[in-house]
Amino acid sequence: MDLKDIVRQQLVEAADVLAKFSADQAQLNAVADAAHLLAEQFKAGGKVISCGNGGSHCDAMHFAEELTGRFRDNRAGLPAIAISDPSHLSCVGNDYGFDYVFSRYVEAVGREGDVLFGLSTSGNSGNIIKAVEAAKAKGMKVILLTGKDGGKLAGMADVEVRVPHFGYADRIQEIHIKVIHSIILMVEQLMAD
Ligand SMILES: O=C(CO)[C@@H](O)[C@H](O)[C@H](O)[C@H](O)COP(=O)(O)O
Ligand SMILES: [Zn+2]
Repeated sequence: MDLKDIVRQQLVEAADVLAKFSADQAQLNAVADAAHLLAEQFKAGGKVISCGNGGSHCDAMHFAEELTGRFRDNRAGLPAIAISDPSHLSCVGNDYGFDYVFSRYVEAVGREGDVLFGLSTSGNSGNIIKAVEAAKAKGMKVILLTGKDGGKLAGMADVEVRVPHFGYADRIQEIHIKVIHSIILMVEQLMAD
């Protein structure tokens, strides 16, 4: 097979998933709702704590650094932390189990009025489920980016943005990163209002 055919096939499939998501009014509303919720909590003095596994871990970090650092233009930093300290992850994974690596951090650092921003393409990662439970127990708001049918995380968030693609995780992650960038763009506008 010509490798270029693989590239073309990947791009065509990605464009199809993107076109379907762009036409899904309920999901576009959810993305806007996520931005409103974040801006509201920031204005009230809250912060956001993000988490995910594998590629979604990188997306959680990408999201947080564009808030504390920079997205497109200069502006004040916004309070965001991705749960990504390797010493924390190895300690809690080793001593309590990997299901607790995010919830333990939420228990330690989360406060009422903060937001948990979790990503899971399957919606079934045990450590994200436990993080949501810990966030709710703290009185935090929860935004989730999920995929497929939302898995076990379906219905657990204040705002869930779901990519209803039932293939591999990478196609879902590609939409998640577009959602992340859109949310940050909207949050910046809302914070300037
Ligand atoms: O990046 C990818 C696949 O594109 C993988 O690393 C993927 O993120 C990992 O398998 C994750 O552990 C999957 O977790 P989740 O999205 O189901 O919560
Ligand atoms: Zn990946």
